[in-house]
Amino acid sequence: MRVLSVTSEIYPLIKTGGLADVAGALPGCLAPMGIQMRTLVPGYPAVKAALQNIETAHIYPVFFGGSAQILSATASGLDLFVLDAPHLYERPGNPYTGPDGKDWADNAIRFAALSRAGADIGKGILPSFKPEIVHVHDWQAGLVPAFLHYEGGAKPVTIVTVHNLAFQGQFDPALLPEIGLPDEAFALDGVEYYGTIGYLKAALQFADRITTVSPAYALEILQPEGGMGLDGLLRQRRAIVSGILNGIDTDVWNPATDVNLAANYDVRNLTKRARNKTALQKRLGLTLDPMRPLFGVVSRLSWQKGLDLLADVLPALTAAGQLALLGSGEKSLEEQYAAAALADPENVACIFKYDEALAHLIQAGADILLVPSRFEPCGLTQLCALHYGAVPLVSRVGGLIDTIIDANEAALATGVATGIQFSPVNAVMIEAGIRRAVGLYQDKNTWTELQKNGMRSDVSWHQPARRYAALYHEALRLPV
Ligand SMILES: Nc1ncnc2c1ncn2[C@@H]1O[C@H](COP(=O)(O)OP(=O)(O)O[C@H]2O[C@H](CO)[C@@H](O)[C@H](O)[C@H]2O)[C@@H](O)[C@H]1O
Repeated sequence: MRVLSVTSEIYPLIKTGGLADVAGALPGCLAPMGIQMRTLVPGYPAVKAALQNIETAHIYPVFFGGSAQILSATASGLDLFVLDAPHLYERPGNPYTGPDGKDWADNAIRFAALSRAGADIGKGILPSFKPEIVHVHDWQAGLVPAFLHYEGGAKPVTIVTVHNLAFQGQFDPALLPEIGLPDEAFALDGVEYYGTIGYLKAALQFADRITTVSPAYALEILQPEGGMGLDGLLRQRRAIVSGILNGIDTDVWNPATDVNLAANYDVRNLTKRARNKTALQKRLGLTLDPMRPLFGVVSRLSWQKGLDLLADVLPALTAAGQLALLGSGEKSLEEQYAAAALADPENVACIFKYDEALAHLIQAGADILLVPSRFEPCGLTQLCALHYGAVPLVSRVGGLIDTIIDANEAALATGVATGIQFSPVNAVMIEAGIRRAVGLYQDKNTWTELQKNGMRSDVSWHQPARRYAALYHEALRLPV
């Protein structure tokens, strides 16, 4: 089976969040099941710099304001199609924002172009790769199903995966002709979305299957509270909505072999893990204290992640323990955490950048990994934490519900608990969760059991890959 994946990010070439991890992992984990997945990505500078075995697969003399080509290439073991359109993608820095931190003014065109190329490959423009399925990710690839719908004729099955319903890609309706959609598309049962062109809406309207990245989030987005304006449409199409959990790459994330750690360990020699806590405390200038519970955070700094609420209860956290936070994003949050670190450097350390190696050391050195998200489609950091023996302390939302088993009395009695959940998501309950975590941490036998249960959980892509394969087969049998 041939599947074209269309995404604006792919690990390890270009990443701003978890989407890249998933897009990067899927092809490799589907290959053993006979699924040949090739991925179409924009030709950002970082992508082009990594390419090998480059061939021109298709030339567009005129394409959204410049000339462009589709390159066939490989990079880091990935089979790629790269939309090489320098007038759209050859820009420094972040894929979505300019040096001033604002969205590129032509994002509507940049991602209409990505979708256009995806739709063209879907329709068989490349003789060497005619996909049966086009699997698109998030709003950036959301117009693929719409282009295929309005053009009619033979088309592949389309599947959209929503990694985050909060990012919807809404643009000026005046752009409709430039994007290449017919006037009739600007309708309630088309791409119109609250007076704008909605790229994610378009995908949800026209894709043959809709998935999101956990079963719990798949239910949450059907409700007005979690649907972010799209719940009505999702309810209408609920028969084709499902949730498939993410996994993590257990070769990249393996505490037994991870070169970023001070000491490697596994579930059978967990005592060695302590050396990573010391190394982390040393590196971040925290007081060296093996007994003090060390909380870790690895996250984008955004409203979604609930870190403003955590900031409000830092005194309760530092009364009992320490915080190592790695993240970047909203400036106001960075300022808040920078002030907290300045006020109590022995207990609070905050690093505001993207640092893959430090993320690994935090997972190996922290006792507790905090994820206080307001909503969380799946979440990857709590999966890494489970695998690394950092006990996750998470809000009871989305994928955090599906991946963590709360250490309640029943779960402790049956020996299945892997973490701590709190609900609802507010400062009072985060503080209560912190107190519960500290209490459990002081009971060494219970704590070790939580760590070991987590490390034995299957967080790999093994099961998720089987579910995607089953979905592909089901969708091919029964196109809607
Ligand atoms: N400063 C930093 N330095 C180094 N690494 C950092 C970092 N900040 C974040 N990361 C890494 O980036 C990734 C973030 O993935 P998440 O799934 O946790 O959240 P995100 O909201 O970006 O993803 C969205 O898409 C994914 C994928 O589907 C969903 O799991 C999620 O719920 C949804 O919000 C993780 O691999 C994490 O380790």
